[in-house]
Amino acid sequence: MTPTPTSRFFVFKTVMPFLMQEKVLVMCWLLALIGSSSATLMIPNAIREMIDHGFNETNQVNRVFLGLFLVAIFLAIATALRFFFVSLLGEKIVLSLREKLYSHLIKLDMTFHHSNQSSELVSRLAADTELIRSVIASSMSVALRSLITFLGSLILMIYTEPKLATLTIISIPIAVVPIILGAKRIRQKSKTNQDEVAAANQYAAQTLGAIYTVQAFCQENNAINQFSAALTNTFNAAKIRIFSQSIVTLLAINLIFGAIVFVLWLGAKDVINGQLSPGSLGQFVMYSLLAGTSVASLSEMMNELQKASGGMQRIAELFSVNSDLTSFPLVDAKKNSDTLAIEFNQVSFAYPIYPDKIILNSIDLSIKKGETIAIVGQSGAGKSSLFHLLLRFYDPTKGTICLNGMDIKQLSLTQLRKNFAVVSQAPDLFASSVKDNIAFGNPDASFEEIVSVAKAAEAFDFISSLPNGFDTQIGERGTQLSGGQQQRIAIARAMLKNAPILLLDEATSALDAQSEYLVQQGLDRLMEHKTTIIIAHRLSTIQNADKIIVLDKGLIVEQGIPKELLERKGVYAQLTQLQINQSIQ
Ligand SMILES: Nc1ncnc2c1ncn2[C@@H]1O[C@H](COP(=O)(O)OP(=O)(O)OP(=O)(O)O)[C@@H](O)[C@H]1O
Repeated sequence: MTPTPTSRFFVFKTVMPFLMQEKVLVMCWLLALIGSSSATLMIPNAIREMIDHGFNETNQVNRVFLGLFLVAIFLAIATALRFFFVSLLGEKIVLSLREKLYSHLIKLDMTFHHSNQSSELVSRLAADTELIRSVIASSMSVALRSLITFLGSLILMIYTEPKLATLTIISIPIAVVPIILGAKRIRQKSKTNQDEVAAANQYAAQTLGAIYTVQAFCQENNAINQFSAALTNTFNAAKIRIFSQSIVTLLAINLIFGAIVFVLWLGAKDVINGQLSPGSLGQFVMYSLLAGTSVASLSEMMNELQKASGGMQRIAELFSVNSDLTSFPLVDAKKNSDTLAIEFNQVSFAYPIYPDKIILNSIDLSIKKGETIAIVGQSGAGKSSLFHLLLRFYDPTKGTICLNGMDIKQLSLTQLRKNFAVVSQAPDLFASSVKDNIAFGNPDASFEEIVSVAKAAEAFDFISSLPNGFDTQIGERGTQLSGGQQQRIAIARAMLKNAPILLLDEATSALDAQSEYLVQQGLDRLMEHKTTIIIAHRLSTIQNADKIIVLDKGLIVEQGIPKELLERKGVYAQLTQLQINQSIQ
């Protein structure tokens, strides 16, 4: 169960499993921490020696000052080690937190990804995890150090001057009250602040990602204004948080130091009366200063931790999301069909965010191994949604889908998806080299295999003419290539996957007549022993299909071979006629 973010120790709870993974570093850090705190606590003792005996005779002076110097050296070494170990710890934990969060996010289903913007997820992955680094390397470290110094000073104060210590102890808790009252308010403000930061980042990522459209529509100034407004919101949220934090710090330090000054005033009177040596008062002053500053920085660090708890809450929210797509173990492997590749049995579907809008309605469909099936229909008929169900990005609301005779829910997502090679309407290319983009279909492929599929997809010639051939960087989403070139890379990538079933979504729509013909030949070769489903708008490209399925508003309204469908003079014939008319105009 996710710990409730209202808990004061929420950050510790969430960070704890990651700390446990780094036991050695944690131990080294704690040892260095104990060392540096002990050295700090030794200094007041050395100061008392210095005041009471350090000015009497040369031998004493040498001994006292040598002692003080050794303590300082020890303090320096322990502090440097503490900084080293805790900083390294922070880096390591953020690394594994980011790794874990990314692995979690990339496996979440489409329902999650369609309702969460990628830029916001990136912000969480970057900014919120960064917050954790500063919590560990700074806030948590200072908080623990302050706690140890505070407790040590308190014990030594009681040991050295019980009367003055008792008065101090009574007054210190007064400082804790504003900390507790302020902490809750700061936690709420901090969450608002983090949300505003994410919203601003999201807006920037979105507009920079769509720079072509923004500039083509002359919307730069509008974008700047909106981003400025988002930044102002971020600033206002931060202002309120900083103000609350300042007030809490002001009250805490004032109260604690007010109490200490009062106690010291009483101590000074004892020195005048000869009941206390000046060195002992000096030592007590230092202990109380150490205790005071420790409480002050503890209060500040608790505020910091509350702030981080806002970021942690957002990360924990992400970790608590689970995919709805559960698989059931294979029950009867013998059911594997030799002839049937894909079967839809009375499949109905609505996207989870619009459960009442039926997208596919009672679909019955059988596709034999090696067959080529074309799906046609008006825009929005549900063609791509069929692919989504096949790849199990979503589950049908009713009915079952079988692959090789087996319900796809009995396969793991990897087992299922390795059967398909997909070329989508808008290919997702990455800002890397041509070679890497093709190899995405099979990262183990050799360069020769990459070249071979590039040739088959009619991409080899244009790749060879690029400045660095297969090593040419193609820009974000492949924007340095033409639409047709992007599609040929995507086709080559799908070929390289060499999966038994091809899902082609308008694969050749952006190619000119010449390269469409060539790619079609490449695809025909690739499709020879494969089952293929093509979503096609251009009906001229699917004349050789074994079967055409006509979808209309989520229903199969016609199916058969192209010739039969034309003779039937139904929806398919109308679509064909429409396209012929359009091409004549
Ligand atoms: N992720 C989604 N969430 C909610 N509704 C969606 C989603 N994707 C598609 N739809 C809706 O489902 C319906 C069918 O869309 P689909 O993409 O399957 O149609 P299509 O036949 O492939 O259209 P096109 O030829 O224009 O690509 C549309 O009304 C669309 O608005």
